[in-house]
Amino acid sequence: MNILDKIIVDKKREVILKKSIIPVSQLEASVFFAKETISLSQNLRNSNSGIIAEHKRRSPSKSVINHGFTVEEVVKGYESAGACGISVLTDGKYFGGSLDDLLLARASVNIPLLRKEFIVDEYQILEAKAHGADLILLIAAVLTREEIKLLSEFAKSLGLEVLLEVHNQEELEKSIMPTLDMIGVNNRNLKTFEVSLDFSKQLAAQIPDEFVKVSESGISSIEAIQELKPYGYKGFLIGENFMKTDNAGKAATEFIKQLAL
Ligand SMILES: O=P(O)(O)OC[C@@H](O)[C@@H](O)c1c[nH]c2ccccc12
Repeated sequence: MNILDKIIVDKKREVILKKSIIPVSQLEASVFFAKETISLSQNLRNSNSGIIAEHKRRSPSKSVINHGFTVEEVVKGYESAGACGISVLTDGKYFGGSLDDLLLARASVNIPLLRKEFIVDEYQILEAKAHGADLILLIAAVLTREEIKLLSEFAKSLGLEVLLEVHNQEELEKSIMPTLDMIGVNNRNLKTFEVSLDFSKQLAAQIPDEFVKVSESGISSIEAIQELKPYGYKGFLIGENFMKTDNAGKAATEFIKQLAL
């Protein structure tokens, strides 16, 4: 079994357990259910930098270690750097994240927050909303077209935006539907961990214009972004490059400053 399949098996079990102890009514009682969400897709359309900065402690492909900084320090740093939005990894087992991280991020910043998670069930979308997320990620590699449709419709009904992640043409063709806001091409193959910006370049032309294009993973230089922009990318999701430094906010600040030059 590849790592992605393993993550999904674990995730489905986790969701069943969580459902059995925290009822939906408790999630719906969160103050964030009454709060309007903020649009990442609009921010990206209006931005020159397009940076979505990620809070990521570690990953199965690399034990990225965040140097003991708090979620608050990291996300406030990202916000003041001028990031368009922040992605918060909430998977515990493989990425060392949690829903608490999302909540702490929500309490610290006012820019759009993505719940970065392996979503397989509507319940996780309710959790995302209850912990202050503005948008969710759906990963085409682990969902059927029908699941993408139901989950994205559900997210939209809660006012959340949807970033759909693909890695190849087949996943893209299967997924295109009006309930998506942004389409992200993951430069990292989640099954083999191979990383190449060529994945973004190859798929760009097939993504219809009504979706904001996002390039995800393996972006570590200004040049990479300059290479990707002519393909129509408006968003750039960056984790490791910032989190591996001893000050993620400062690294993001310098990066975004250089981009503007
Ligand atoms: O740390 P990087 O290489 O900059 O990548 C960030 C982000 O794209 C990556 O964490 C990611 C993209 N899609 C995912 C799906 C699940 C978990 C993580 C991810």
